[in-house]
Order: sequence, then structure tokens, then C-alpha cells
Amino acid sequence: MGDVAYQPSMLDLAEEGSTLGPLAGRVRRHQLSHGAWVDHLPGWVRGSDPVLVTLLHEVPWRAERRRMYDADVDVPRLLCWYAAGRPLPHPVLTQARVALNRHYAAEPGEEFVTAGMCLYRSGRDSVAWHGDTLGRGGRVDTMVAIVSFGSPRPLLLRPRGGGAGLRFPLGHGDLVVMGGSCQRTWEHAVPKTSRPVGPRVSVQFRPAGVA
Ligand SMILES: O=C(O)CCC(=O)C(=O)O
Ligand SMILES: [Fe+2]
Repeated sequence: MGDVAYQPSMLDLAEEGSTLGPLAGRVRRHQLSHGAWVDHLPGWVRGSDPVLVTLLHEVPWRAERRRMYDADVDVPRLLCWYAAGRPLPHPVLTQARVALNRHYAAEPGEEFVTAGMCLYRSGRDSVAWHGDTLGRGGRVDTMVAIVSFGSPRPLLLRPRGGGAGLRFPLGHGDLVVMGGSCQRTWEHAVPKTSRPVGPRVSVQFRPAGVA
């Protein structure tokens, strides 16, 4: 053994580094009805493979059961909740929250503090139509920012009163932000698919008191 420390090559660094692209000027806003909007930025996280690996292996994923009418049913995805102050499992997620708070500082709806995580193990996992209306999201305008990793799955949106919906493909490293009245006046879902899809992890940043 010589005394020369291992120096990672620039290629190694490029492969290992997960970085965020700029938000300003890159995020595309879709204005919806009733004062709702959705911002979309494909490929925000660059070098997102190591983030997916960390999320799959280091998040303490939990299966949950929920009461539906008069039966307990399995929630069709695994979950983990990072309350305010709980360290996030990958540094790029911590940087993402900082960058989102800087970019959206002028929007009403407050700072992103919590991170909810969902693991969709396969196409059989899903989230049914809903708005994030627990807490303040049901009464006032708020923002929910979602960063996706792994297999692409579409996020569908539809107005609560009926009418045409929208579909955002959410791929590896993509960002979507639902804002304005979106949680109250629109609903969103990630439907099941019979296509063979690999795992997808979504990280949802929300202000305190929104779920
Ligand atoms: O996985 C997603 O992108 C959406 C998850 C979601 O809507 C929720 O957890 O409230
Ligand atoms: Fe949601």
C-alpha cells in the first residue's frame, strides 16, 4: 500500500453527485380554474439514481391500514412521514426544501417544513382521488411540492365540480408543485397500471399543518 489517498476522478464525482438545477425561469406554471395552479419542472434533480437507492434502502417504510367504511384495508403504497426537524435521508432533499422555500417565498401558503414519502412498489400501488385537505389545506390556499424518483407514473388532476382534467408525467427527478386553491378545488391521483413498472418514490414537501 502506498501513502497516496484515493482521489475520486471527475467522472466518479459526476456519477455520485446529485444536484438541483435552477428553478427560476425553468418551472412552467399551468393556471387551472378556481385559482388553482400547478408548476412542473421535469429533470430538476440531476444524478438522481443514488437518491432513489438511498430512499429505497434507508427510509423506514411502513405498510398502513385504513378504515374504509366498515372494513380495514391495506393502503396501496408504503409510507414514511418526516415531521419538521427530522433529518431527511439524502442531502439533496434538504437542499431541495431550501431551494423551494427560496423560490416560493413570495407565494402565500407558508414554508415547506414536512416531508411525506410514498413508495409505489409496482403498478398495483396507487393513490386514489383526493385533495390534501387535512388541516389548513382544506380551508386556505397552500402549496404541496412533489419530487419524484424512479419509474415514471402520471399524476392526474381533475376539478372537483367535474370538467376536463390534466395529466403530468412524473419521472425520475421531476418536480411538480400544486398551489393556490388546488387542494380544495381540484383532486389528484396516481392510478394503478397494468404496465410492468418498477418502484417509484414520491417526496411531498408541505407547510406545517397540511397533510
Ligand atoms: O405520489 C404522489 O406523487 C402523490 C402523493 C399524494 O398525493 C399524497 O400523498 O397526498
Ligand atoms: Fe395528495
